[in-house]
Amino acid sequence: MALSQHLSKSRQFLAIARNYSAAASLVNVEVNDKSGVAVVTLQRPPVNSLNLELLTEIKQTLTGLEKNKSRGAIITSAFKTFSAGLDILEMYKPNPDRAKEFWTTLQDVWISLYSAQFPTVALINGPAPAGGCLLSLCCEYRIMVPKAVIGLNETQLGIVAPSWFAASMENVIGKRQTELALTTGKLFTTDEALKVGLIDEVVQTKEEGLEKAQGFIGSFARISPFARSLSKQTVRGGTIRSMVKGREADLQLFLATIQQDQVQKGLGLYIEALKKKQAA
Ligand SMILES: CCCCCCCC/C=C\C=C\CC(=O)SCCNC(=O)CCNC(=O)[C@H](O)C(C)(C)COP(=O)(O)OP(=O)(O)OC[C@H]1O[C@@H](n2cnc3c(N)ncnc32)[C@H](O)[C@@H]1OP(=O)(O)O
Repeated sequence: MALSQHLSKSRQFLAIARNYSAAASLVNVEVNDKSGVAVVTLQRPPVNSLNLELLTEIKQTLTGLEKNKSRGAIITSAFKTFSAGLDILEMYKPNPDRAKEFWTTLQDVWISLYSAQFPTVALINGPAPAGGCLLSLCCEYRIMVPKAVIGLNETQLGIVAPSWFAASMENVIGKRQTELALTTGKLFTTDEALKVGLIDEVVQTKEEGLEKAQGFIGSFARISPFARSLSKQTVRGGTIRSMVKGREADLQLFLATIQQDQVQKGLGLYIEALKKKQAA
């Protein structure tokens, strides 16, 4: 499709996305007029913790971008935190039906983002623990600001990162570093993350990050989108197939895990600690 035609379609999507954002407003989508790249900004205050509603909007946004053959997407945050990960309140004293929908939607978001045909960049403009890190690991390129942290810190909450969380990290930094990171629940500083390859670039500001992200996506301008996306599928296909095959068992494991007394106690203490931190 010619770029002018494509941009006209993108503008139509932008109009739809703007209307949608106005109605629901947890995700804002802006399509760059020149490049056709969408900037997807998460905006659930205060820390973009991923609850059912935010995950649902992310899922709908990704579906819209895929349908409109997006040129690329940059995922970032409207706040000083990229994402605080899964909303702990979705797992603490959960309603079983909602918990089921919550986890299924998280799985859907992972599948859509991990297998997106268009190029994806995470512009990590603040802390990205656990589910926040997972979101960025689904992208093809990660750009981060200084003085932030990123990692799968689930063990610090007394829970275990599911196998597809671990695989997402392993595919980026390798088995050895993933094992060390997961067993300790490590949150990497920006410098540590760069050193281990968990992120690709450090920028001083979000604006600089947006430019770099556009540059990364622009680097595919002369590559056939078909060849690009099939190559991505070749590399990621095994991880995706294994997640999809195991998703029902994974859901049951999640539901059983969060019902355990010990896990509930741990989550309760963690929530208390977060609240005390704010009061201090
Ligand atoms: C063998 C396989 C087994 C498989 C079993 C499956 C089981 C796996 C299950 C779950 C996996 C979960 C993954 C997750 O993502 S869990 C979430 C982990 N997240 C964190 O640990 C981050 C916690 N938050 C922070 O560290 C900070 O908030 C930070 C993001 C650094 C931002 O700091 P700051 O700007 O100082 O903001 P505050 O800490 O003051 O927080 C502001 C308010 O937001 C609330 N908050 C923060 N994080 C969360 C969260 N994740 N969920 C819900 N609420 C959160 C915080 O309590 C403050 O609230 P309030 O204003 O009411 O006091």
